[in-house]
Amino acid sequence: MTGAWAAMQRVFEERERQEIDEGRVARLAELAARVRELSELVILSQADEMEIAAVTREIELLTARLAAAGRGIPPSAEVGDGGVVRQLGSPVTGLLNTLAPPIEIRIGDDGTARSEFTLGLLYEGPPGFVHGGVSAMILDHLSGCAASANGTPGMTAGLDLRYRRPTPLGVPLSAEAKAVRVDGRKTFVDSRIIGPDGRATAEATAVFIMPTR
Ligand SMILES: CCCCCCCCCCCC(=O)SCCNC(=O)CCNC(=O)[C@H](O)C(C)(C)COP(=O)(O)OP(=O)(O)OC[C@H]1O[C@@H](n2cnc3c(N)ncnc32)[C@H](O)[C@@H]1OP(=O)(O)O
Repeated sequence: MTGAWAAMQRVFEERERQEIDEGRVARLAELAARVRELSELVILSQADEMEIAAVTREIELLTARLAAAGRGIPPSAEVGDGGVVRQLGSPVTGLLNTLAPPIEIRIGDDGTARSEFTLGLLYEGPPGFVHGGVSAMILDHLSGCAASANGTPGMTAGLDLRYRRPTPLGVPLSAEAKAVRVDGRKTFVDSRIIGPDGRATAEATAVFIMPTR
């Protein structure tokens, strides 16, 4: 793994040299939100084949319009208050990533990373419930933020997850993660997703390891 940390640092530094224009980010976030709605309708729409073909052509034209302006590098990953990385392209928290729910994370005074969110149909696994991989992704990321907030960031070396009961779609959920132990380069983080009835639907212990430089 030697060299991976240095490579990541180089990418961080390159991206952090970009100026973030908040007005432009807000417009792009709005675009991403509309594309998320579109994505859900691709699954749900009752449109007939002709209408689907017509809409597809329009989307092609819109994509070509954005592509004409050229491609840059992904928007900056700057570290915000309490160690939360503001990664605009993240698949979990990225406001500009149309695959992301997206989830907003904040760090409490005691170092607990917390979030409240509702997951829609795009994240379905068993009918009516959240896909287990999506729950794992959220707990992995939230735990990573808790490790970072603890001052001991690292890469996920392990994620031991128990699905206690199905996690429902379309209702408010919350999640929390807290670093509970540090052993050399290893940081252990406990986390859980909590359903609307206050009971945990998924619980995990993750190990984060700072790569050797
Ligand atoms: C600013 C950023 C903010 C980030 C905040 C944003 C949040 C992002 C969260 C997302 C995080 C991700 O998804 S990260 C992406 C997914 N993860 C990865 O791709 C990681 C891929 N794996 C690796 O790069 C590597 O395996 C590492 C860096 C994890 C570890 O490699 P290494 O440095 O060579 O360390 P290694 O010798 O293997 O292990 C060190 C010690 O830990 C122990 N160990 C190894 N794995 C485990 C384990 N699962 N559970 C217990 N202990 C373990 C070993 O036995 C050893 O013990 P001893 O001999 O010392 O006793």
